[in-house]
Order: sequence, then structure tokens, then C-alpha cells
Amino acid sequence: MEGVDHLAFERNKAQFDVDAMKIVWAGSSHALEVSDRMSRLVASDPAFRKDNRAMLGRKELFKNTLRKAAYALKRIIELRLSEEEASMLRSFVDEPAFTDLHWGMFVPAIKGQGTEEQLKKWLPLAQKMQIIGCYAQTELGHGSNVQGLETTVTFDPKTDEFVIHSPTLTSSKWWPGGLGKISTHAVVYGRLITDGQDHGVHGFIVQLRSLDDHLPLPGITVGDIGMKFGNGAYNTMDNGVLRFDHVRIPRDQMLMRVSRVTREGKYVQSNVPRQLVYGTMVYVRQTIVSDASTALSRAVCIATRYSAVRRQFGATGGNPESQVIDYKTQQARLFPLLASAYAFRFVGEWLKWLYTDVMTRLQANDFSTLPEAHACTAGLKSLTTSATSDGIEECRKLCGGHGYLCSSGLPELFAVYVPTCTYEGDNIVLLLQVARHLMKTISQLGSGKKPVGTVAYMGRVEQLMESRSDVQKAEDWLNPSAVLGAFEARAARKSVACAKNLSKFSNPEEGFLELSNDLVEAARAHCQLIVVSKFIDKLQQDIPGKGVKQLLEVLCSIYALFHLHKHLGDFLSTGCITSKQGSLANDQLRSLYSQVRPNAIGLVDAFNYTDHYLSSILGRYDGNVYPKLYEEAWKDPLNDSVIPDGFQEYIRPMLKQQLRNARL
Ligand SMILES: CCCCCCCCCCCCCCCCCCCC(=O)SCCNC(=O)CCNC(=O)[C@H](O)C(C)(C)COP(=O)(O)OP(=O)(O)OC[C@H]1O[C@@H](n2cnc3c(N)ncnc32)[C@H](O)[C@@H]1OP(=O)(O)O
Ligand SMILES: Cc1cc2nc3c(=O)[nH]c(=O)nc-3n(C[C@H](O)[C@H](O)[C@H](O)COP(=O)(O)OP(=O)(O)OC[C@H]3O[C@@H](n4cnc5c(N)ncnc54)[C@H](O)[C@@H]3O)c2cc1C
Repeated sequence: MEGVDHLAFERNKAQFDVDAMKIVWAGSSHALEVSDRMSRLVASDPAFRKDNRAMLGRKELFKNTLRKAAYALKRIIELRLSEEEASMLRSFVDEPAFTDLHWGMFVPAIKGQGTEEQLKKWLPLAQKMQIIGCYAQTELGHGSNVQGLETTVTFDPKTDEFVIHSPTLTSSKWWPGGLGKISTHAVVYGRLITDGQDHGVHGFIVQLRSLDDHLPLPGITVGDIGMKFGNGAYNTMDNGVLRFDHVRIPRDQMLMRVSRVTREGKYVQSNVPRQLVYGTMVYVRQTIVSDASTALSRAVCIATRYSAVRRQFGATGGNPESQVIDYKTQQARLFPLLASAYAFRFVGEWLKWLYTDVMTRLQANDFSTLPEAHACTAGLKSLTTSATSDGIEECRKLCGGHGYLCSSGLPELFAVYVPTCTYEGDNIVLLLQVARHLMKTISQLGSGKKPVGTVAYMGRVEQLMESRSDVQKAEDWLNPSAVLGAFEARAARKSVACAKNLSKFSNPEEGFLELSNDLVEAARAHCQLIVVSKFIDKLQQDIPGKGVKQLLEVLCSIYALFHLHKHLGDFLSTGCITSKQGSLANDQLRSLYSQVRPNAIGLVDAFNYTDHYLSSILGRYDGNVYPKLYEEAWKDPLNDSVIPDGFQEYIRPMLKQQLRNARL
């Protein structure tokens, strides 16, 4: 029935102030107001329609993305939107596009690695979109190993220029989004060579295409790398290939904040650490963590609403069948994902703070927190994107058969989201970076250097090696200190075990390779501890609204105890808890799921997503699923005609032949 809220009875069950929770989710009343306004603006404009994406061929799909990107910019200018509003509007357009790389990587790379002079020259051009840029780091043969890049950038003192060259096939730039067809410029990473000396990888601003006719400049070969996973999905993006044949750029197009080349060809390093060349990746990894909570909450919103609509079995005495959300197994799969979405939101908020703090310190030449920022962004990017990808797929399964339809919104969300596990650093490679940080922290404990930030607990390692959980009854697991104690002890013990095993190797690098699986597990335990502890920290804040804080406490306990249950082997084998305490945690989880159940719809309504943004019939706000699914089926191009193309040509003759054979 049109106009009827089929989920109203669920909404009436909520025991908390949903509007207040919306503010907590958005981060502030201001952020909620802006995101609400921008999402409605996009949803109400037919130019941003996206329900036909799965049906479009690559060229049509791509052209459509270009139209939307240009139209979005037009609206941003017409409405005089602020940077914050414009960025929100672009995110609600919800279509991966070259603009993501322009705003998300090209501009930040210039901001982070350019000198004042370079900022003055390039930023206005980029900000007004008079040029369009991408981030060209990865090569056909080298992605994770940035130090292994082959592209050469050789200084020619005669002309005061750099000569960029792709010496081998494997040195072709491969993957950069926006590069394939649209970008006019790129920040290109290559090995800087002066006077025959290789100074390692540096970034350079390079013009790729003419601003007059958009044709590639001399010496440049550029194109799209081809279709990617899933129809529609990430194929709105022109990931590209790029080769240089001795292309010349002026010397002042080297990004020179970290180091520079003088007119005479001398290589001069500034006082900032070399690793700042990797700074853009730190920035983007931080944004990816916040995006994880957005993508996971979308999937969870769809699966939760549909689980309340869907009924199977249990019809007794003329009553309808049971809502599948009432099955304990459904709750045990769904509610930890709901809790994870909130957990990732808060850890994302904290990570943004950490990043801003590091940036402020960098301005004052304080580089002390850079290793912590690198380890946290790398580790949390890895943890949250892996969990979100798996979570989206779990939500698809939670929606049964209908989840497999494109109109559920879940297949496309999965296909667009899943490369986050690879891009901006493969998730295993990044966990190994965290492990290095942990091993270094442990190795420095004896020197009296006090660990700070997220590794501060390592300073209590002796106590943590001995500690025993004092949980005696299920409710004791609601105590944040019981949870924190168990997670800290597990993380510390896993790291210490790795460090002890590493010390048995005469060659530490060999040991690191041999023990890398254990190191990855130790890094994961450390990252889970960060998520749990930042959720607990969030709950120390004043959180207004009836029942809001109480529900967040429930979700925090679910996140922690679900992981304790899932990784029980870790907690038991390291002796942090007993098997009895493990089973008490499980008892407590069941009770927590029951507390979420009446509030489940309210908790996903608090994400404040429009139907346009969700683009899911199963996740419709009004729960009017069946009539809309039925209606949608008839829109499929196959249903344009009763008899499909190809039937007369192939199937009718086949049928006839088979009938003839049967009669013989
Ligand atoms: C229905 C529609 C649904 C829509 C859903 C919406 C959701 C999705 C949104 C979609 C939007 C689209 C957005 C598109 C975005 C795409 C972006 C992708 C872009 C890219 O992928 S760019 C390329 C990224 N590449 C990488 O990340 C490479 C990974 N490799 C590395 O980072 C390094 O090589 C690595 C692994 C760190 C090793 O480097 P290396 O130099 O060899 O380092 P060492 O291990 O030797 O370490 C040396 C020293 O440096 C420290 N270090 C390393 N990295 C950093 C750093 N970044 N910052 C600071 N310090 C760093 C390291 O710790 C060592 O320190 P020591 O003290 O130990 O010496
Ligand atoms: C959709 C998408 C968009 C992208 N956009 C851009 C972009 O805009 N700009 C850009 O420059 N790049 C981009 N990339 C490239 C991306 O950053 C790389 O693909 C990513 O960094 C992973 O590197 P790789 O492909 O070399 O993987 P590989 O390193 O080859 O990984 C292959 C396997 O080897 C394993 N492995 C690798 N090294 C180790 C190790 N040391 N120890 C243990 N296991 C290891 C990995 O875990 C993985 O299982 C994009 C990629 C994708 C998929």
C-alpha cells in the first residue's frame, strides 16, 4: 500500500530518542543538518537518478557519470555551496567517479607535499576544476612495494627540466582512478635521479592531456584498463594505464616540501621525514575508515528493515508467520554488524582527530606522532574494510534470495566496496606495517622509552602477562574495565609471543617473513583493542537524549563480546580468560541481542539515509517491499517484449528439431 508505513509498529517499539541518536551518528547537530539537506537535495533531483545503473553498458554508464559530475559542479556553483556542503553533495551522488581522486588524492597530495609557492600556483586551478587530477603511483608490476616503482624522473641540468620515462612494460602506471579518460594532470610517483644518483620515489605534477583538445601530450600513452568486478559498480571509474616516453616537465613541478632539486641539480632534503612522501596515503586511509562505517551501516540498514518485513514459519492460531528478525540466529548475525557500524563510526571520528593533531604538530616540526598515525591509519583501514566487505556480503545472505537481486542494492554496494580491501594498501601488507610498529615498541621497552598513544598499554606489559580476568557472572562482562583488561592482555600476549619467537632468528627480516601469520594476528588483536577502547572512550562523553547512551553501551558490549566469542581461541590460549568466562560472555551476548531487538529499526533509522541513497527496495523506509519488488521486475529490459530477442533465431528451431526427433 502506497503511503503506509509498514514499519510503523517497529518504530513505535523504540525505547530511545532516535533524533538524538541521529546527531550522535552524524557527529553534531550541524553535521546532521548539512547531511540531511544535501541528501534530500540529491534525492529530489531526477538528474541524480541511479536505479538504472546495473542495466547500462560501460560507455553509457561512464557518460552518465560524466554528466552527473558536471551537473553536480553546476549545482554546487549555482547554490554557492560551502566546501563541506559540496563534499557531502558529491558523496550522496553515490557514484564512484574521477572526482573522487581529484578531490580525495590529487588535491591532498599537492596540499601535503607542495611548497607554499606550489600551493599558490596549483591549488586554485584544481579547486576551480580548471584542471582535473589523479594520483598515479601504482604500476603494472609494483603496487604494494612503493620503493620498487620503476618510472624514472631524471633531472636534466641543461634545460632545467625533469625527463619522465617508463623504461619497461611493468613500469606502466596501472590502476589510477580518473586517469583512463578524464584527468588532465596527475601527481606521478617515480624514482628521482640526479647526476646518475637514485634518490628513491618522489611525487611530480605532470600534465597528461591538452587543455584545448583533451588529446594526450607528446610522449604520453594513456587509456582505460578495462572492465572491473560487477556490472555497473566501480565501472563508472576510468582506472587507467599510462606510459611516458621521455616526457619533459619543468623542475618546479617536483613536489618539493620533503626534498628538492636545485637549479644546479643538487638534491637537498628538508628537515621533514622522508615518509611524508607517503602522507597522502595516511590521509586517505583515515577517510576510508569513516567510509567503512557508512558502507556497513547502509548494508545493515537494508538487512535490518527487510528482516523486520520478512516472515517465515511459525504461523499459529491465525497469526502471521514470524518476522525473521526474531530468530536468534538472525540477531546473532545482524546485531554485531549493527554494533560494528557504530564502532567504526566512533573510531573513525577519533582517527580524524588523531590525523588533525598530527598535521598540527607537523606544522610545528614535531614529527613524534607520525609512526603512531601511520600504524593506526594502516591498521584501522585494514580492519574496518575487511569487516565491512564481509559484513555487506553477510547482509546479502541475511536477506535470503531477494538479497541477490540488484534491486536489493547489496550486490552493487559489495562490488563497489570490496576493492577497499586492496586499494590504498593491501590489507595484509598494512597489518604487517602495524606488526612492525608493535615489534619496535616492544624492542624499545627495555631502553626506558615509554610507549604512548594506542601502544601505551605495552608499558604495562609485565602486569598484562600475569593478569587474570575476574569475571564471575555474565553481567560482569558489561564492565568496560573487564572488557578492556581482556583485550589488552590478549593483544599484549600475542605481540610478546611474536617478539620472543622473532628473537630466536639471527636475521630479524627472515624471522619477520617466517612469523608473518602470527604477526598479522597480533596486529589484528591490537587493532580490535583500539576499536573497543575508542568506543568505550566515546561513552565517557556526555551523550544527551533519552536512552541514547544506554543503547550505545549495549552496542559497545556487543561489539566487544562478539569479538571475544569469535576469537575465543586467542583469549583461551593466551590464558587471559577461562573457558567458563568465555561462556559467560556468550550468555551476556544473548541478553544484549534481546535488548537491541525492539530498538533495531530505530537504530538504523538514526543513520538518516534517504531511499535514494540506500537504493534498495528491501531497505525502503516504509517497508513496502513486495509490491515494489513486483513492480521493479517488470522494468527489466528482458520484459520489454513478451518473446525475447534470440528466441525465434535459436530456441524455436531447437524446439522444433527436438519435437521432430521425438516424433521419429
Ligand atoms: C552502490 C554504490 C556504493 C558506494 C559505496 C561507497 C563506498 C566506497 C567509496 C568509493 C569511492 C571511491 C574512492 C576512490 C578511492 C580510491 C583510492 C585508491 C588509491 C590508491 O590505491 S593509491 C595507491 C596506494 N598504494 C599503497 O597504499 C601502497 C602500499 N604500500 C605502502 O604504503 C608502502 O610501500 C609500505 C607497505 C608502507 C612499505 O613502504 P616502505 O618504504 O618499503 O617502508 P618500510 O616498511 O621500509 O618502512 C619505512 C619506514 O617508513 C614508515 N612508513 C611507511 N609508510 C608510512 C606512511 N604512510 N607514513 C609514515 N610512515 C610510514 C614505516 O613505518 C617505517 O618506519 P620505521 O620507523 O620502522 O623505519
Ligand atoms: C579499484 C582500485 C582503484 C585503485 N586506484 C588507484 C589509484 O587511484 N592510484 C594508484 O596509484 N593506485 C590505485 N590502485 C592500486 C592499489 O593501490 C594497489 O592495487 C594496492 O596497493 C595493492 O597493490 P598490488 O596490486 O601490487 O597488490 P600485490 O602487492 O601484488 O598483492 C598481491 C598479493 O600479495 C600479497 N602480498 C604482497 N606483498 C606482501 C608482503 N610483503 N607480505 C605478504 N603478502 C604480501 C598481498 O597480500 C596480496 O594477497 C587501485 C586499485 C584498485 C583495485
